[in-house]
Amino acid sequence: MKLKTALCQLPVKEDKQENLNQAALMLKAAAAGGAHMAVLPEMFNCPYDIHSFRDYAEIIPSGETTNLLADLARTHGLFLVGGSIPELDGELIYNTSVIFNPKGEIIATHRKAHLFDINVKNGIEFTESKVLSPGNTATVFETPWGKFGVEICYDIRFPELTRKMAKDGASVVIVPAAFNMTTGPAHWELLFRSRALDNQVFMLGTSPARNPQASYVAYGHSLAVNPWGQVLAQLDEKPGILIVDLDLTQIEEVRESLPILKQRRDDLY
Ligand SMILES: NC(=O)CCC(=O)C(=O)O
Repeated sequence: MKLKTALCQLPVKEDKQENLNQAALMLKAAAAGGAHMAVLPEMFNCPYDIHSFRDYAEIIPSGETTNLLADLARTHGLFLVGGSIPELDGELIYNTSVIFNPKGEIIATHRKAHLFDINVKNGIEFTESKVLSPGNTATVFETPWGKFGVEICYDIRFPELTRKMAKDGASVVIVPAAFNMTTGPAHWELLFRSRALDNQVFMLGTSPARNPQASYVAYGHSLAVNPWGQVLAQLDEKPGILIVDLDLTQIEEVRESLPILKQRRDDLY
């Protein structure tokens, strides 16, 4: 069974309307390229900056971004993993991904569960938890191609989350993300390949394009990795759409050749 996915690496600027217009253009192009499913990056309507999240936050599902994405999913007949946006819920803000079916209906939401609080000496310091609250669920949703998981950026560093999704039946794990120029070159591809290899799933990562003027410079390099741990395709840092065909029969092939998921010793660990 083949699934054509489109990973939309769009430039994210300060102007929210411009970001939404870019998303609309890329989704139109993704549909024209024959994609069944499209994925946007983390915080695609907002600069990735803790000082911006509250100003750009919207209520889900009634906010303008969610409404637009629902329209675009319906107009183009796409399954759509709507990257993530800052979600306002009462006084709290979450980093939330909304997932739509081709009728424009919401079929799942995921709130980033692991907040990006790091301090790499001479590299990068970022503290999402100053303004964001964490979600509390592992998110797996049904598609005509089987179960898919969604996690947001830093979530990928916690192997137990992807393992739980694989145990819950996910065959593809989608990661709207925005790595940076310190950890991106060091860990981006390694993390996607590791999660794919350990769980024998497809891993898809979508980043914003790199904007050297931004306070947080995204690494880019949106990519797709197969269950054998191979990178199927990867963008560079520039805006672009990565259209990739996933052959989902590969999952069974890999799991039959290397039955590691069945050979786990839960009695030991
Ligand atoms: N937006 C994020 O969660 C960034 C994660 C990241 O860059 C990492 O190294 O992890």
